[in-house]
Parts: sequence; C-alpha cells; structure tokens
Amino acid sequence: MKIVDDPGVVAAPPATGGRKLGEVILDVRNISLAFGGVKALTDISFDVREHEVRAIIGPNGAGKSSLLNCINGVYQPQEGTITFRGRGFHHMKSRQVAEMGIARTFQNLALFKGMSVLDNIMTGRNLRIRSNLLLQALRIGPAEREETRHREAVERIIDFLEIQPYRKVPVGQLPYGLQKRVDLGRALAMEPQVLLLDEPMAGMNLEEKQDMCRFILDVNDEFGTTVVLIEHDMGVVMDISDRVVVLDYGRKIGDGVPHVVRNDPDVIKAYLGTQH
Ligand SMILES: Nc1ncnc2c1ncn2[C@@H]1O[C@H](COP(=O)(O)OP(=O)(O)OP(=O)(O)O)[C@@H](O)[C@H]1O
Repeated sequence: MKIVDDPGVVAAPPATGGRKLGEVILDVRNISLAFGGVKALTDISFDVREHEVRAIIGPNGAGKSSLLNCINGVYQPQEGTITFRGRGFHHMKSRQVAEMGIARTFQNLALFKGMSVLDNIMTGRNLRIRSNLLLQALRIGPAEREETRHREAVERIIDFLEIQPYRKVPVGQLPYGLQKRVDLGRALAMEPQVLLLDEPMAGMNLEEKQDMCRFILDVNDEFGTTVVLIEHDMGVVMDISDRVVVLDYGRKIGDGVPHVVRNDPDVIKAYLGTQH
C-alpha cells in the first residue's frame, strides 16, 4: 500500500485558485469500524484543514459513507479518535455533533417531501431555536422575535441558493437537482463550520452538477465553511477539491492533492480504472 501523503502540499496554491487553508479543524486518527464480521473501516487517519474542500473517493462499498457517519456521530467506531478543533467527541450523538458545528447532507435525500422549500430549510434552524415550545406555539415575546430572526436567516439562504421561485413549493414536486440544493440549504441553515456532503452531485445532469459545484465553492468562499465531500465524478473532484482521500475495502490507499492522487498507480488500479 502506498500512501500519497505530502504534508507540504497544503502550503502550495490549491487547484481551486489560491484558497488559504488554516489549521487542522478535524482530525481523524486510526478509526476502525466493523459491523459484526464486516470491516467497514480499518485504521483510517486523515485531517481536514480549516477552509479546505476535502474529497473522499473510492469504489462502491469502500467505506466512504461509514466514515462520514463516524464523523457526525451516526456510527461509533470501535477504535480511534476524532477531534474537532482539538476537542475529542467520542460517543457524541448526531445532534451534539451538529450543535458543535458539523452539519451533514445524505446520499438519499432526507427532506420532508410534502413540506415547502422554506419549511424544509427552516428545520435546519431547529438546533438554534432557544425559546420554549409554549412560547413558540403562542408566537409571543422573545419567541416571536426569535422566529423572525430564523425566517430572515432562511430567506438569506434561499436567495443565496437562487431558489426564491420555489419557496412555497412542496419539495417533492421539484426536480431532483433542486431537491439536492434544498438539502444543502437545510444543512447551511445550521450555520456549520464543517459541512459533510454525501454525494451532493449524484443523479444530476451536467448543468445541475455545474450549479452545485458553484454553490459549494461559494459556500466555502463566502462563509468560510470547510467542506468534506464524497463524490464519484472524478472531474468534479479534480476541479473543486484541495486534497483527496482515497478508500478501498475500508482502508486508506491514497491521500494528497488531486493531481498526485490521480496519478498514483494504486489509486488508478483500485478506483480510476474501474467504472462507477
Ligand atoms: N449499517 C450497516 N450494517 C452492516 N454493514 C454495513 C452498514 N453500513 C455499511 N456497511 C458495510 O460497510 C461497508 C462500507 O459501506 P459504505 O456504505 O460505507 O461504503 P461506500 O463507500 O459509502 O459505498 P457507496 O459508494 O456504494 O455508497 C460495505 O461492505 C457495507 O456493506
């Protein structure tokens, strides 16, 4: 196994046009995860730097989603540690991880299809609602002011993602590409420091993919949000990511800047040479 890990690479100008990367914000060390006899992840280590776009690639079943699930508390790895800004978060529930500043989108959309775009994105604000349920229901005093603040934040996200015409439309009636955009909006509503995106471009046509790439880079740029994404489209990975982790059969087989990873023989053999 050859690890293409060059710690100096982040100092070099990234492919995406001179993004300045900060300190390590997320550090995954020696993570192993098994489901009964199935080893989903074996001894995985990698870090994510502040403001980075970090891609995770690998063939089907390589362990990519399991890795995101470990980071956001859906799965508890049997071994290893994960730290966020130097703070370990073993045995934290997904909600606590989200409150800490790590939001997630899912491979299969987790939206409420019968609810409007606006209300779906509003669900992302739940973490930030402070007033009690009774005040919220009565919409009085601080609860009313708070709701106004949340609605304004949601409207800003709707403008940012250019989905104003669909604000009141039930999400289930929108084309798939727009539903993915709403899903991104719901995650953004949590005001995350790190955004985990599980195949944000899956099932999209070329134009939808270009739009989604632009939005991801804009989020990264304008809000300074660090992005970790799983993606199968190699063109997208090469274009937008600063560094790439490559998994195969639950092990890390590559880690580095896109052009180095792309030319690594082990990666080519495991992933790039096969159809996905
Ligand atoms: N909840 C689970 N129970 C049992 N096995 C699981 C579970 N989740 C994942 N696995 C297994 O762990 C391994 C890694 O799966 P995972 O979904 O993380 O891969 P992936 O790289 O995201 O695949 P894909 O690209 O197909 O989404 C597979 O062998 C899978 O069958």
